[in-house]
Amino acid sequence: MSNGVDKAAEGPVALFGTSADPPTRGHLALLEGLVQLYPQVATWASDNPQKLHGAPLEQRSTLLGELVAAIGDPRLSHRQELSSPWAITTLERAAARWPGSELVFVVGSDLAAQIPSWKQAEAVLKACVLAIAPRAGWPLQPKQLEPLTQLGGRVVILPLQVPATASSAVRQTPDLAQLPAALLPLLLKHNLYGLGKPSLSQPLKRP
Ligand SMILES: Nc1ncnc2c1ncn2[C@@H]1O[C@H](COP(=O)(O)OP(=O)(O)OP(=O)(O)O)[C@@H](O)[C@H]1O
Ligand SMILES: O=C(O)c1ccc[n+]([C@@H]2O[C@H](COP(=O)([O-])O)[C@@H](O)[C@H]2O)c1
Repeated sequence: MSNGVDKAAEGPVALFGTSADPPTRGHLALLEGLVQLYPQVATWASDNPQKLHGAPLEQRSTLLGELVAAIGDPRLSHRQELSSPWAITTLERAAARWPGSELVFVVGSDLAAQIPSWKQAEAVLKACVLAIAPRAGWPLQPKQLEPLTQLGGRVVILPLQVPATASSAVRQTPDLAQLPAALLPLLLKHNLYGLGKPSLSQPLKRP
């Protein structure tokens, strides 16, 4: 790397943004699956203008970075400098970093219907290939793809199986089963997302 510009990547660069609030086993499976499909995968934690987040961005970025380190695949990198609430800004930064490379913007199928209402949706869809990962409970309807292709989108459906986790479910009810094992020490140490504290519903036993 020099001057913040990477050599033209061999093949496409997959871009996966997440609120990471907290990262779940679903995010883990997505990242592990993406490195099998693409020669380079970049991920970052971002704020979402339509969501209230449970932890500050810096903390969510640290958790995602820990997950990337635990996966330990040279094809995967934590690129926090791509973070923006807006996909168009991320894509502009990615185009400057990997000039000439095809950019593949990855989302779960729950987001397919909302993309036409994203900031500069048409420019977003022209700047990337949109890769949609199936999400349990969000079957892709052909009707959802029509507005995307009408706006010039090139859409691929990823052959990935992702566990049915959701960050909001973890925020509602602390659930170790939804969390990557590699994050547990950090989550417990810092009492994040209700982990590491005695549960109010399970009072400590008296001696
Ligand atoms: N279990 C999953 N299966 C498939 N895609 C997922 C899964 N979890 C998250 N994603 C996708 O990962 C991206 C980042 O999602 P995000 O970080 O908002 O997680 P989330 O679980 O949807 O969060 P929340 O429950 O707070 O809305 C989105 O494109 C989303 O569709
Ligand atoms: O550009 C937009 O208008 C827009 C609105 C909502 C979400 N996004 C992008 O969608 C990705 C996933 O967001 P999230 O909050 O569901 O984790 C992330 O890269 C966001 O930047 C983008």
